[in-house]
Amino acid sequence: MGEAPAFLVDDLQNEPLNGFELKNGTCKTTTTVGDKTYVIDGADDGTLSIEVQIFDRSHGKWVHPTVHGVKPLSCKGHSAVLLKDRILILKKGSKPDDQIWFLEFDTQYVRQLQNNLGTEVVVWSKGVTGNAEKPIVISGPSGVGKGTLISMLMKEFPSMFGFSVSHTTRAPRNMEKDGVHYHFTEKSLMEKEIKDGKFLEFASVHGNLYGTSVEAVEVVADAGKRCILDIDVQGARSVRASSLEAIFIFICPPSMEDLEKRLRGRGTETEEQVLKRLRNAEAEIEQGKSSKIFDFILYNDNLEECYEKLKKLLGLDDFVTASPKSAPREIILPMNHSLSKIDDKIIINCMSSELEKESKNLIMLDVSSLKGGAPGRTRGLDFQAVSSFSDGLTGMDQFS
Ligand SMILES: Nc1ncnc2c1ncn2[C@@H]1O[C@H](COP(=O)(O)OP(=O)(O)OP(=O)(O)O)[C@@H](O)[C@H]1O
Ligand SMILES: Nc1nc2c(ncn2[C@@H]2O[C@H](COP(=O)(O)O)[C@@H](O)[C@H]2O)c(=O)[nH]1
Repeated sequence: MGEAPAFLVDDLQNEPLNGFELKNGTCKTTTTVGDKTYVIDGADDGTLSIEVQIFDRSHGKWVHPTVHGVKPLSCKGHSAVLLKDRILILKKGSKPDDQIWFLEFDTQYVRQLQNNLGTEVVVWSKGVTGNAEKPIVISGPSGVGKGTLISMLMKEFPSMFGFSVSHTTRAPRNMEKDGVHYHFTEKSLMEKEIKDGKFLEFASVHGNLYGTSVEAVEVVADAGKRCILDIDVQGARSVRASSLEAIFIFICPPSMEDLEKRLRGRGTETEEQVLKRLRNAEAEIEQGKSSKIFDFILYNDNLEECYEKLKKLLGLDDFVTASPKSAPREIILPMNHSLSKIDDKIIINCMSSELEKESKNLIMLDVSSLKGGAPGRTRGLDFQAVSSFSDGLTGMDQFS
């Protein structure tokens, strides 16, 4: 997005109305919060994604924010509504799973990034209807059996869980496949991608770089599955500090001797690596047990018993069949709509066509139960449709 033209700056100095598409055919909306006006440019003019600039009205200056999260693709137009700490973007003429986005500018996650980076930060997240189950973060020392437990879970409930495929700079083991067990990558490339904001978390573990990309979590959510992350304690701490709401489980070995036996028994590490992993394990176990990161600690002594406990805490112990949940009904927002906001309800006034202005449909978007999901997802949207406004309010349809 290039520098904005002078007429736009004049408009912005005069405190533009929130959420309105500017009348110069540029697909830009402006949303003002205090001294800052967020100019969101969705133009479908060759730029691939919706871009953001901030106009600082107190200094009369443009600010180019650091943008995290996957950006929404550009579209034929959009509407913007200011919520407390984020801007709701409704893309016009987009597919149902691509029409609701949030630009976070003052969430806890954004403030944390701003502190770390010392720059203005905004974060994109995609709006998801309903209350999808929280992702599961599983941590524990190397060799404790995290991967074994996760494999058991995914084998028994294939349609329910999806694995977050991490990036790593370590070399693949014999049976490991790129893109399945890990995305094997190079240090310089991964460092660049971390700088570009592609990672939800990353850490140096046992001498190599590991990280969870935003995309790795999104792919699982897009498939309608509950995401499982197998990450070390540092990674779990970063995810805990982000606004991705997850369940955190720490897997503990019965003893250091058992851990050593398992690690050696697996036969995948050199002697030097085994010793390094065992040294690191002591600190990890101490942190896992004492820190406030984890919601549950499970001892993996007998594998079957530990697996049953894991299923129990995930509410799967008396699960008969892993039937997929019914998918939310889809709503397509028409190109031609107007918006109003009453408390936590966004009223989308849809006009089916220019000729049928009188037969309006109302869609109500309830944002009262938005849950953290950044970067990547903001869950908890709830749609209600009123089928025919012209006929009076004829009953509500739930769409979440
Ligand atoms: N309860 C158990 N009792 C005995 N052996 C076990 C138990 N759980 C797992 N194992 C074995 O321990 C070895 C290590 O398990 P696994 O690879 O799942 O560990 P991990 O925690 O995923 O390790 P890493 O963090 O290095 O990926 C495997 O050979 C596995 O079969
Ligand atoms: N912080 C992160 N830690 C990760 C990630 N993926 C894996 N891991 C952890 O690394 C160690 C070693 O794994 P290994 O496959 O080399 O044995 C283990 O504790 C994993 O949990 C990640 O994306 N981020």
